[in-house]
Order: sequence, then C-alpha cells, then structure tokens
Amino acid sequence: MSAPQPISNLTQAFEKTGLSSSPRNTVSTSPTTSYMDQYKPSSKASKTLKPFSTGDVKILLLENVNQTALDIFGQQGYQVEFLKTSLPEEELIEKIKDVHAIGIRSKTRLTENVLKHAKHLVAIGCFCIGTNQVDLEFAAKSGIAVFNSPFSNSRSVAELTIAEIIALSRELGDRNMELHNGFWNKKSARCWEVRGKTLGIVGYGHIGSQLSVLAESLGMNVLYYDVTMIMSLGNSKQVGSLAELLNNSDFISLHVPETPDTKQMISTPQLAEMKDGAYLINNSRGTVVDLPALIDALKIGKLAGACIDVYPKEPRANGPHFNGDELLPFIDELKSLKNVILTPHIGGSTEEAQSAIGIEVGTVLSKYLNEGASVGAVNFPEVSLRPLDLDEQNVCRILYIHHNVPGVLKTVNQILSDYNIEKQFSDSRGDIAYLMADVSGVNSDDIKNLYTELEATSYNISTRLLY
Ligand SMILES: NC(=O)C1=CN([C@@H]2O[C@H](COP(=O)(O)OP(=O)(O)OC[C@H]3O[C@@H](n4cnc5c(N)ncnc54)[C@H](O)[C@@H]3O)[C@@H](O)[C@H]2O)C=CC1
Ligand SMILES: O=C(O)CCC(=O)C(=O)O
Repeated sequence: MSAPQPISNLTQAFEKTGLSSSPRNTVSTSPTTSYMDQYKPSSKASKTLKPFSTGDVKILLLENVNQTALDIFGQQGYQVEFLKTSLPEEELIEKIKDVHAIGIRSKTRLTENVLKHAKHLVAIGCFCIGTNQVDLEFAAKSGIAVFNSPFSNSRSVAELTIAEIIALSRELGDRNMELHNGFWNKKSARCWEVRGKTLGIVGYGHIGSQLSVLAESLGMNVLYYDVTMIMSLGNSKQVGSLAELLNNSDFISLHVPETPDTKQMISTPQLAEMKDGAYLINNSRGTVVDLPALIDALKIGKLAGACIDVYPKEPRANGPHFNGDELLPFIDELKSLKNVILTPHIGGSTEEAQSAIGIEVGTVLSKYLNEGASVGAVNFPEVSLRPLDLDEQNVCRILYIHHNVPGVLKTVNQILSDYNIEKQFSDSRGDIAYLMADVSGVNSDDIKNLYTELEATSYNISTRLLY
C-alpha cells in the first residue's frame, strides 16, 4: 500500500484516469453534510458519501412527481430535469442515455428496449405502488436497483373506493350528470344504503385490508379472497375461492397487482358468478378486467353499475384524448352506460399521498446514490451498511453488484486482502448479488487499483466506489 494522500486530490486524479466517466463504474467525492443527515439514526455526525461531485448526478423526473422529491434532490445538488408527462419511447430512449436515476409513476414503460440504452442508470424510482411498468428482471441483470413506495397512497385508494361504493349504490354519477344537464330526477328505486351489504375484496394487501376496516365502520360485511392466507381484520372473513367471493358479494372491489395470473381475472365466467344487480370496482390495473365482457354484463343488467379508474391503455398526459391515437379502448361504450363512473387513474392522487411518496422515494433513491443502501429495492438484494462517521478519513466504500456464482467472495476478498475491511455485507436475490464493504487506510492509488481490479472480475455487473 502507498502512503495516504489527501482525499481532496482524488477527483482530479480520477478524472485523469477516466474512471469517473460513468457513475455505474466510478469513484466519487464526498460532500460532508446534506439533507440525508437528518435520516441517520445516530446523533454522532456521519459522513455523507456521494457518487460524484454533487453537480454530476443527473435525475430525470417524469409524470409530475411531487415537489417534495424535487426539494430532496435539489438539496442534494443533483441536476434534475422535471417533466409533467411521460414520454414516447424514442424520446425516452434519448433522455435515459444520460441520466443516473429516473423517477416515474405508472405510465412510463421502462422495457428492456428502453433500459438497454441506459448506460449510466444506477436506480429507478417508481413514485407509486405498482412496478409492473418496469422490466424488473432486466433492470436487476443490468445492475439497476428499482424502488417504489409500497403504501403511501394505499389510504387514498381505499377512501376513493369507499366513496365509489356509496356513489354506485345511490347512482350519484347519473343524478349529477342529469342535473348538470338541467334534468330533475328524484328517485329511490334501486338506490340502497350500504349498511348490511357485503363487500367482496379481491387482494387483501395494503389497500384491500385498509378498505376492509373502512367498510366495516360503515356497517358493511366484508369477505375477501387472496392467494395467500392473511389475517382478517375486524370481522372480515377470507374465503377459499374467487367464485365463493363473487357468489356472495353485493360489491366486488379489485386490489391485486398486474401479474400474468391477474390478467383478465374478471371476464365473462367471473361476471356470471356475481350476484344479479351487484357492482364492480376496478382501482387496480386495467389488465385485470375484460372490459368488453364487463360492458356486456352492464348492458344486459346483470350488474347494476361499475367504477373504473384504470384502463388497458392510458394517455401519457392530461387533455382531450378520446379521439386520437391514445383513445381509451371501449370508452364510448362505457360512457353510454348507466351508473358507470369513470375516473382518470386518480386512486392515489391526493396531496397527502403524493407528498409522502415524493419524500419516501426521493429519500431511498438519495440513500442508494449516496450511500449504496438498497433497502426497499423491489428487484434487488437489500443491503445496507451503517454510515461512515465524519471523522473517518481515507475510507472507501465499495459497491459491487455481481453475478451470483460460486467463487466471488474468494476473489473479492483476495483483492481486498491488503486493506483493513472495516465492515462488509453481501446478499443475493436470484442471479444477482450485491456486496458492500468499507475499507480503511486507502489513498487515491489504492482506490484506483481497487476499482480497476473489481471492475475487471468476470463476475462484475457494476462497481461503484464512494469516498
Ligand atoms: N388506482 C390507483 O391509483 C392505484 C392502483 N394501485 C394498484 O393496486 C394494486 C394493489 O396494491 P396494494 O394493496 O398496495 O398491493 P399489495 O401487494 O399490498 O396487495 C396485493 C394483494 O393481492 C394479492 N394477490 C396477488 N395476486 C393475486 C391473485 N391472483 N388473486 C388474489 N389475490 C392476489 C397478494 O397476495 C396481496 O395480498 C397495486 O399493485 C397497483 O397495481 C395501487 C395504488 C394506486
Ligand atoms: O398515481 C399514480 O401515478 C399511480 C398510482 C398507482 O397506480 C400506483 O401507485 O400503483
């Protein structure tokens, strides 16, 4: 090992070597304080690590991600490009080539075709619950960690669903439209209280279980169907099959993720299993319901109404979309039906939810970029090391994403064997593994050598060094 050099010499040294050109394979400088300090558990001042000098991190935020996230990234000094809409594929490919992190909501499709152009991308933040819009496997294989917000908008979806249950039961949408058009239609026939009625919930996760509690407080009976055994909240009861749920519920509300198993899980046979005059609510994903089958069931009066918040195809931006390429399939037929409430994917769209999601995803993305902590990643091993103390000098943090095959640790520890490993942690998920290690007593040449040797291993997917 060569003698320690001042850490401030390092940036220049690595610019010369060219090692700092890519954030996914690079070394970095370390600003001393930042927004992230407030999230650290210890009262002792911690050293905040960053992958580059602060101005270097580029983040692309699409789909009107909340201001709270912009504030977090701004405080970090990252370069942020903010767009209110998602982008067509060609434009997305152009923009993603340059950025180190991208923030999206439910509409931006990060497919293999898009991600293979993302040569510098380290992390993806889904500022929502669903992650079906991202090719998670390809991202993991490319060393890109994907984060989401698993429950910050759950309450908003559950509350919207409660509103819809009552609105359907009282035909509120139709009465509202009629009076807006100057037509007075005071009626009680086929309008019901929800008290004593049965709500059937498909998918008893964060949203489904929250909905269950709210529905019971209105005096509803709650049944639910889920592929896993889940503890009932209140007096709700899990049933053994989807058919049993459909047979016995006055309202069916869908809260499952988009997966191959949930694709068109409500189609003609399932609609036929529902009680005559029942109602269907889909606030999950557009692929879960076979819309032409639902339209038929509504037309023949099998169902008394439906609420739809999500569609197989959704426009990229707000505006009049019913006549262009982005026309929602079947919208004209849906619009013509009685007691059908259509909303533009607003289940999670409240100030509270969006603000909380901005903070949550903004924070985990910053922590991953700055410290390498992947806790909360949905496609990736979850690894974290406690932060470095401010007074720890000449310490380097190694972030080594690699193929999960025998022999890696032997090779890595051989490379690290000349240094003092302060702490090290590694975990795997499927074919991908992630090792974090802090080594002390390193100077700029040591860091350069460590980087070069790790990056050259046959197991390497991505190596980042922070200091
Ligand atoms: N309309 C909107 O704005 C929003 C829509 N969503 C959608 O709601 C979905 C559910 O959200 P969470 O409750 O947070 O998810 P979660 O993961 O907490 O719960 C989903 C539940 O569905 C169950 N499940 C999965 N496959 C199933 C199947 N084939 N049959 C029955 N149950 C199945 C799971 O076991 C789990 O308990 C999200 O994946 C997202 O697509 C979420 C937030 C906002
Ligand atoms: O608010 C959004 O853009 C997406 C909400 C959603 O569907 C989700 O969180 O999965």
